[in-house]
Amino acid sequence: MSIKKATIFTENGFKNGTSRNVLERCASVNEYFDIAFKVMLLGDSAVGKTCVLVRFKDGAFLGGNFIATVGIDFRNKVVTVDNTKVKLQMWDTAGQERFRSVTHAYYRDAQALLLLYDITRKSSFDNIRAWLTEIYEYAQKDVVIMLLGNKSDMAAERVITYEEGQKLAKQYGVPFMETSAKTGVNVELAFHAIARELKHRSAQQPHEPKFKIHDYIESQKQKSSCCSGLM
Ligand SMILES: Nc1nc2c(ncn2[C@@H]2O[C@H](COP(=O)(O)OP(=O)(O)OP(=O)(O)O)[C@@H](O)[C@H]2O)c(=O)[nH]1
Repeated sequence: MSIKKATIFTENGFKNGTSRNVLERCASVNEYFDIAFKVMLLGDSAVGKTCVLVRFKDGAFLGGNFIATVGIDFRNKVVTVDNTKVKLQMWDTAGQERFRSVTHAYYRDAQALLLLYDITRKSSFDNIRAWLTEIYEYAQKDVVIMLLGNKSDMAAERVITYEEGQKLAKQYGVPFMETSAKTGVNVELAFHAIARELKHRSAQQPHEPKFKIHDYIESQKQKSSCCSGLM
């Protein structure tokens, strides 16, 4: 297996393997924003974490040979939620077991976690419970968690039904959707729903009704099947 990245960060900066690519990304981070949040992508190796992130950030699909992430990598994107510029700093973690101790150190800084499985690989779905156990151990208590069944374009190879994903998400009380990094289905929606939830939490006034992420996702899913764009 070839290696995708060798970038490992510490809270104080770069630890090793700092590439030019990463420095360039840091330099372009200075886009104006009002508030910023950290979002981590988790899940078994090859479920599509990097591809989902690249689809959201650049609108492209990384097809071809699979190259595993080493350690942790990040990308930024500023999205607008009700006239507020929300910067999402998105951490792409390595799914391989041998990097687990590296990624654990970053959980506590994340305000949201996107937990992915591959709808064509049962083991990646079965491991979701173990991922959630790790999350409860290492992440902040009030972290926003969203379950994503990725590769929804691969209908012929599907082994996990939509209903199974939905049932598991319900058991843990987390929002759920199926995504495809290849076609882009629901990728924007996943990140926008997270941004909206985090923004509402940070600016919540006592008299204001609570933002309901489940309801938002359901309403936008329906809208996106008939119209384009998110609000
Ligand atoms: N058909 C299809 N293939 C996908 C999709 N998402 C990812 N892939 C493919 O799945 C493989 C793994 O994708 P990655 O994004 O590198 O997986 P990862 O979860 O980041 O893997 P690690 O870095 O090892 O944790 C690649 O060959 C991708 O092209 C998708 O939505 N549809």
